[in-house]
This record gives sequence, structure tokens and C-alpha cells, in this order.
Amino acid sequence: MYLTRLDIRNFRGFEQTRLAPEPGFNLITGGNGAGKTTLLEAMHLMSYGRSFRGRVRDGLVRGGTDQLEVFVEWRVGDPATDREVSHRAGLRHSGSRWEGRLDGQDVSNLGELCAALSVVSFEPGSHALVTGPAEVRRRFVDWGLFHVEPGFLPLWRRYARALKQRNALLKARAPMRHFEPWDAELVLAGEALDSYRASYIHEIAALFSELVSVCAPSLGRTCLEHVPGWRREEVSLADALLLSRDRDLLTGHTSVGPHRADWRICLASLPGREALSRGQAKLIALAALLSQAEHQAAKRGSWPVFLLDDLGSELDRAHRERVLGRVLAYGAQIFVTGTEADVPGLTGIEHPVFHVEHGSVQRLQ
Ligand SMILES: Nc1ncnc2c1ncn2[C@@H]1O[C@H](COP(=O)(O)OP(=O)(O)OP(=O)(O)O)[C@@H](O)[C@H]1O
Repeated sequence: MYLTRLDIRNFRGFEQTRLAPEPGFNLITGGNGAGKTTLLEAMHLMSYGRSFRGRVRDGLVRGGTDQLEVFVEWRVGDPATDREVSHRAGLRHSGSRWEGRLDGQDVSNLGELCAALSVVSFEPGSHALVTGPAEVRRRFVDWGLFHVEPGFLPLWRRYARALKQRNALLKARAPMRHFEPWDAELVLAGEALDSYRASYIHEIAALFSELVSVCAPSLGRTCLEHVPGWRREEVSLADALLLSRDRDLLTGHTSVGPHRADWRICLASLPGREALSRGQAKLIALAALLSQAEHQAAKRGSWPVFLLDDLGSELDRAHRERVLGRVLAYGAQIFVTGTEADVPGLTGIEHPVFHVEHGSVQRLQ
């Protein structure tokens, strides 16, 4: 999968700009604050329905305007015909809500956009995947599943709807019989959701360990463990919901279930993730992101687009070269940002350079 066009309007510092990237490696250069990260952020937004730098009200829309737009075109191989197919998608935020279009049709849910375009981003905040809250890790697993399991998104929606209804009943202290249909729905969707997530973690775990041994060998042996969100070894989800109902009535929300799931990284050489340096946490996060991408490529037959923001300041030279060596071997589309055009590890590789300055992007070579 590779992007052929990115158009943005009123997005952070850009009034209007266009990027026409190449299928392979693309370098984006510019001074501090020029807008390099903003270009990657726009691509990320199309694949996740959210920015990696906060919400709309945190400055996504250009100051003095009230509507941002992002438009992308990409091509992807169709395994059925062995041909490439073009897609296009647009996202607009006009004051209060997002509106998305995919191949000329309005999308009712941004999840449809996210499932169509696959982008893997590594940026200065990516260590949150290791050191941040469980919600970040759940999103990582769910995003991976949206891209490899067509049945996952409808199931995820069913679960989210049932959970919302159950929480509303808890808050209203509704009679017990009102809970029954929603608890049944929660159990049905929840058990299936959990088994998708458990298999997913199991499938990427081997890739993850291998990637850590390549990208950060000093960390030693690692593994990944799925944490379901209730004591699954001891009770079914139905029983867990029943057992927690009195407590849930007091707090007004459902305290057990897959919406509380997480995954854990076990490190043979360290007591826990708290012992990781920031740089090590970043390398582990990167290994997790790459294992997700490798898993997706194996399942779908096409690589996601890679966004590597400010790799130069995130990793030391040796680790950067190891990581770049691995990612370059994929033959996927890659965007790397940097203040300089000189990226160690890229000698001898022909690639375009896009320079960002004064709110516009110019191709230098
Ligand atoms: N809502 C907004 N309206 C106008 N300008 C904005 C808005 N949000 C961000 N900016 C500006 O857009 C630029 C975006 O910077 P961005 O983080 O993309 O730059 P960068 O090239 O990645 O910088 P660095 O190398 O320092 O990381 C900054 O100059 C910032 O002040």
C-alpha cells in the first residue's frame, strides 16, 4: 500500500499544501516548527481517525479558521486480481464533528476509513504504547485487528453499544430484568472480542520477540501476554458481570470485561516496564509497531505505510541504523522526517526529498 497524494487545508500551520510522494522511501526535511510532523500527522489521522498529538481542540485546525480538510489517494495490490487498485478518502472537521468520505461515498463511521488505509506511525509520543495507560495498548490491538479480521469491527461496535447501554442502566439504577438483554449481548460480543485479541497477541508475540532481538538486543528475551479484563481463568464473562453488578451499581459503570483489557510485556533482563529507560521504551514500542506491520503484511499481502518522525532525535545512531535496515528491507512506503537531508543508513539509496518551509512543501530531488 502506498500513498500517491496528500492534500491538506487549514491543518495546523498549513493553509493549503500538497505532497505527491513516491512508493518507496520519502524524506521530509525542514527547520524546527516548519511543519514536517504535521504532514505525518495528517496521514496518521486518515488511518486512525485521531491525531497522535491531541484532540481537535488542541490546535489541529489552523488558527483563524474553523474547518480543516485532509484528502489522500493511495494504491494497494488486490490479491484476487494481482492488480493495483486506487482508493481515495477525505476527512473534514467543521466546527463540531468529523465527516469522512471513502471512494466517493460518505462514511457513517470513521472506523470504515481507518480499516481502509493502513499507516504505522512512530513518533516522539510512541513510548506511551509501553509506559502509557492500558487504553493505548487496547487501541493498538484493536487497530491491528480492524486491518486483518473483517469480522472484528462489527463485533467491536456491538460490544461498545451494549456497554454504553449497560452503563446507562447502572447510572439509572434500572431494575435487574432490564440488564438481561444487554448483559447477554455484552457476553456474546465480549467473549468473541476477547478471543480475537488473545489470538492476535499470540500471533504477533513471536514477531515481537524477534524484532526486539534485532532492534534492541541488549534487552534480552521478551514476550507478550494478553490480559483479558476479567479473571477469565476463574470465571466466565457472564459470571464476572453478575458478580460485579452490586459494585457497578455503586460506581455507575461496568468494572469488568474486554473494555478493561490490556497486554503485558515480559522482560527477562528487567523487573518490569518501570525499569526501562525512555529510549528502551521507545525501542520496545517500535518493535511492537513493526511486529504489527509484519503480521499485517503476512496476512493481507500488503505492507502498511510507515511514518517515522524525527528518528534522528529519538534513537541513537546504532539503533537507528538497525531499525532503518529492517524497515527498508520491507520495500514498503516510508516517510522519515529530519532537520537535515543527511540520514545515516541511507547512503546509496535514491529517494525524493521534500522540503517544508513557509507553509509549503517543495520537492528538492
Ligand atoms: N492550529 C495552528 N494554527 C497555526 N499554526 C499552528 C497550529 N498548530 C501548530 N501550528 C504551527 O505549525 C507548526 C507545526 O510544527 P510541526 O510540529 O509540524 O513542525 P516540525 O517541522 O515537525 O518541527 P520540529 O522539527 O520542531 O519537530 C509550528 O510552527 C506551529 O507553531
